[in-house]
Amino acid sequence: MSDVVLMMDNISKNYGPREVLRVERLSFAAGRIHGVMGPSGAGKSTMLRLLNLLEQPTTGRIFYRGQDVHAYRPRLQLQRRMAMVFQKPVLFDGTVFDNVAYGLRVRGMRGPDVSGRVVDALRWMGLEPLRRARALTLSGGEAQRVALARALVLEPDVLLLDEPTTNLDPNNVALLEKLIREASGRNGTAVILVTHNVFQAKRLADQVIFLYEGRVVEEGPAAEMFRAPKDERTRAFVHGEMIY
Ligand SMILES: Nc1ncnc2c1ncn2[C@@H]1O[C@H](COP(=O)(O)OP(=O)(O)OP(=O)(O)O)[C@@H](O)[C@H]1O
Repeated sequence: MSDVVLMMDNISKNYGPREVLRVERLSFAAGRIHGVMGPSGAGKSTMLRLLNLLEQPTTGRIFYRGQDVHAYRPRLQLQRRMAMVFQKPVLFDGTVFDNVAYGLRVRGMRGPDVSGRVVDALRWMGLEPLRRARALTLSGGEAQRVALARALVLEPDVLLLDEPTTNLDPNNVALLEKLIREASGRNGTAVILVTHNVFQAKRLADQVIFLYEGRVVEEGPAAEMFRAPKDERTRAFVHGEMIY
């Protein structure tokens, strides 16, 4: 795959003596949505933290566009090519505009460059009427769109989403999913979406990784995996028979 942005190679992650994740090899490609599915405790969030370079693997290597991230300098520059959205939007007590502008200002951008990009992102997310609203007064759906705007305004190479719609009502889920789909198409962003919602993975993912007890049990094109899962555990999960 020539458009591989991130690759995990022979990764393991231990907390104390316990191995919570083992990945032989996984690639994440530009312009694709990679769904990471699995029951609670399977290692999904751990995988995101490793990919986001928030944590180091115990063994193995992660490559960003073919370069070992461990040797990549400056590391901050690499981290800034990635953006993450969490289950609960992390916003500060300022206006919607300031929340979205924050990452650009941290990167040294000023004046009209900031406002142009922020306004574009707000328009895209349907948030322009709320640009002067205080972020902490927003509804759950609006707040999550601000969190997404804050990530996408950076035009990241990699967008990491950790259960981004869990707390939302169906209308907001549909809206967020539409925006996530657009995000992967716009700037060739590689989207890595952690979800334990099989239906969401079906609706959004091009590729699916199924994790179970820290192992990649199955991975491949979403359509194939949902139509004919090869592993019994994937099949049970996909058919809603796995209790977790
Ligand atoms: N900092 C930590 N210290 C010790 N154990 C941890 C730590 N972080 C995660 N774990 C353990 O690693 C395993 C994987 O956790 P992780 O959060 O990655 O799972 P998950 O698939 O994201 O689960 P969920 O869907 O419930 O969020 C769990 O058993 C968890 O208890």
